Amino acid sequence: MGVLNVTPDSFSDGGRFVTRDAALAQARRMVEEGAGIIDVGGESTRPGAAPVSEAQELERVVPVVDAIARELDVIISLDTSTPAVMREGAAAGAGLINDVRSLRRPGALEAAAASGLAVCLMHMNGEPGVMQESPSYPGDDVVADVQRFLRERVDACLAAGITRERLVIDPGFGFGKTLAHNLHLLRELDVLAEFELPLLVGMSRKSMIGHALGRPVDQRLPAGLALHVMALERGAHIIRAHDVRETVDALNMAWAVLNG
Ligand SMILES: Nc1nc2[nH]c(S[C@@H](C(=O)O)c3ccccc3)nc2c(=O)[nH]1
Repeated sequence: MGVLNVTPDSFSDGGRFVTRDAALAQARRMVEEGAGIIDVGGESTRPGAAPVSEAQELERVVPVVDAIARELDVIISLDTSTPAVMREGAAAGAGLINDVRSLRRPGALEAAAASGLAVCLMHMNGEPGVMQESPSYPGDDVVADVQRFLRERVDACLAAGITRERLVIDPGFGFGKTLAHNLHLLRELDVLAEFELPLLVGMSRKSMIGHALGRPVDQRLPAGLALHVMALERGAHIIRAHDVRETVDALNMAWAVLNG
C-alpha cells in the first residue's frame, strides 16, 4: 500500500502532491514500483495539525481518486474518517475505506456500510491531536487493548451489515503508543491471527523509529524495511509504506525465504 498524502502539511512530504497532476504522477510511479493499493489521504493526522473542513478534504481527495481510477489499474484506498469523503470517494472509484478512527465518527459506519467498499479498522488510543501525550493501557497491556478494540469494531461493522469479507484489521502503530508499546505490539503481532482477517500494518517513517534510533523522518527507510519484514514474518498481509520500490524488494526477498 503506497502512501499518497494530498495535504499541504503532510508530515513526510510537505504537500508536494497537492496538485492533482502531481498526485497522479506519484500514484503512477508507485504502481510502476509495485504498489497494489494507493492510500489517498486528505487530512493530516499529524499531532497539532490544523483540522481540515469537509469541503477541503473532498476538494483534495475526490479529484485525485477520480484521476487514478480513470488511468491506473490499482486499488484506491480512502484514508479518511469523513462520511462524505467515503461516499464521494466510493462513487469516484475507491475500493477501500481506511479510517484511522475505525468508523467512530457520526454517520461513518452507515456511510461505509452503504458504500459496499472494503473497510480497514485500526486501533487508536485517544485522538491524533493528543494521543502521544503519555499513552497508557490498563495493566500496560497494549496487545490486550488492541485485541479488545478490534473485536468491538469488527462487531460494530457486522451489526451494521458490513460482512467479514469486507474487513481488514490494523494494530495502528504509533497511534497512542510509546516506543515500548510499539515494539511489544510488533513482537506479539501474530496474536492478531485469531481474527482470521487480512492484517494491515504501517510503520514507514514513523516516530517509533525516531525514538529508537534518533533518525529524522528522511533517514528512516532502512529501519522501516526491517520493521516491515518482521511484520511480514508475523503474519501481516498489507504493508503501508511511502518508499514503494525499496519496500517491495525487501518484502519479496523475505517472502522468497519464508516460502522458498
Ligand atoms: N491503516 C493505517 N492507516 C494509517 N494512516 C497513517 S498516518 C500516519 C503515518 O505516519 O503515515 C501518521 C500518524 C500521525 C501523524 C502523521 C501521520 N498511519 C496508518 C497506519 O499505520 N495504518
